[in-house]
Amino acid sequence: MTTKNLRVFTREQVEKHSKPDDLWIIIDAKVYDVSRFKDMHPGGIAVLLDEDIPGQDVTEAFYGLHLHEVLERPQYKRLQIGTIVEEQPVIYSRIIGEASNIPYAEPTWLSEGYHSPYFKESHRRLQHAVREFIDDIVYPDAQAHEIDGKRPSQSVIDKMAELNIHAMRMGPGKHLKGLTLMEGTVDPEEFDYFHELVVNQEITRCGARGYGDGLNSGCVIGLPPVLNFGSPELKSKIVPEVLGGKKFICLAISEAHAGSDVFGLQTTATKTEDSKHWIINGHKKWITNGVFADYFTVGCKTEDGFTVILVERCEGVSTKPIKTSYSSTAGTAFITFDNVKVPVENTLGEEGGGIFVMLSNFNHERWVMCCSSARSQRLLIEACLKWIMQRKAFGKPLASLAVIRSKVAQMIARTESVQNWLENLTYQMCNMTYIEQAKRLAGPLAFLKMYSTRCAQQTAVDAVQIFGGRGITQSGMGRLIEHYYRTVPFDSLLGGAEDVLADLGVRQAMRGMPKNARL
Ligand code: HEM
Repeated sequence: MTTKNLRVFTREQVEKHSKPDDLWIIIDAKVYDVSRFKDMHPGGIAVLLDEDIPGQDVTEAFYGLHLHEVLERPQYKRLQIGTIVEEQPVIYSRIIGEASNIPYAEPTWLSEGYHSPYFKESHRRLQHAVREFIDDIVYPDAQAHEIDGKRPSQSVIDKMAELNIHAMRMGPGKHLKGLTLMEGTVDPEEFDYFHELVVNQEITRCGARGYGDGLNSGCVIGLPPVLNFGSPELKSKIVPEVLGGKKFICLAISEAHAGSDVFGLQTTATKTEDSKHWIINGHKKWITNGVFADYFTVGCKTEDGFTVILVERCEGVSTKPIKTSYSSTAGTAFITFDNVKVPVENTLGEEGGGIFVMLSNFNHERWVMCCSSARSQRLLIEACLKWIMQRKAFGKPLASLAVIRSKVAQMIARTESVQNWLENLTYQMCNMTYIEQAKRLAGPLAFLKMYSTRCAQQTAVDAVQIFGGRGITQSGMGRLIEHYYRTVPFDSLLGGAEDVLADLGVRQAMRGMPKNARL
């Protein structure tokens, strides 16, 4: 039914429709005729016939049991037959591009009345443009494919390429030169890590963890070694097609035998007799985007130690999906290299110098993960704040229970501290060369990643307690919480397990200790 067919009723008129075969209800000043729908109601008929429901305003009861988006679904929207005279609906769904007005649902710099030393006008312009694009184009695709497991739609990848979003996710640098970013919203010359943070955090708002990884995150971690260590010829071939969304790349480091321990890797690369090619043998496991990748940035054991080599999909390369606890939309793969012949020109960095290539890459990868982790924790805060205000238990809103408020307090404090530390380190990155970042920020970024993923896991546990059974149910009001609780360990493992990172940070600090330091 279109808006123009809607009629206007008084509350007294609605009250008269209170029989099983003539059953109207009011939700947020809108009148619904559920006479026929009651037989199909997923929550059953009986609840709709309870004495407080027929002909009544059921707004509070409805929002204690359903997401607002239920009323936006076409099959339910058409149940609306009118509105209440001289009353306006006040509850609305997310408006494309708009900031949330729920406290702490946005970082301080996006919250009205607050200030930031880091974010300038160009960051705000970019944030607004990217949010609009993500809400409008990416969010629906993310929600659909997180469930059906299909890879992100090529049309979305293409639109992101048109706006040069893939390029922006590589951070500032020469690869942006001459590009029009987000239809000219920000100049390539002024693009810095805070702009990249904005892009990363806006993508995370889709609230679909597997899809988020499926959405070219292989490029975010697999392309930088090509950009920073590839030959000019290699770059001119690979970079435009990957950033243009025509080809896909992934980072292939971890194996069944070794994950965080890169020196334990067993995939080998040996030179042919004429030294013109590498022959690669071995396998890689848990490789994000590997299922559909055209290029693989592969960590190999070589005569001189550890070397990173770019492999193009060819004879001898086979990939098969691994079923993990998030969606197969991420394209997580088990990869086998069986006598794969690769030109030596595909070596990234020095032969035997792979550890430097990897370490410098890890910093950016971990920082990206911190951006996402900080942002996703806010999604939970927003959901929990709404839930505790609208849900009643023991005859009063959940928010009236001190124990619930205490959990939310911890969530907010953790998220704010992660975001603030992240902004500080982002500022350091903006003021350091890539080499300086590799030297000075490996420790702090390792700590930040460890800290943010621990915070995220605690927040997930708390949110499940707050949502109860709905926090472990894949549909309905706790859908986001269930999804987050199930997928949050990914952040704590990818890019380095928490304990490994914590130890790395302390060892870096120990190396920096002055020789004459005594207590
Ligand atoms: C236009 C009116 C309504 C529509 C379109 C509607 C639709 C739905 C849908 C789609 C579900 C499945 C769960 C979900 O997707 O969230 C559901 C569940 C449910 N509904 Fe409704 N509903 C309406 C009104 C009501 C009313 C007035 C009540 C009574 C207070 C009610 C009680 C329930 C209950 C108890 C469940 C099961 C919830 C759960 O398992 O967590 N519904 N409804």
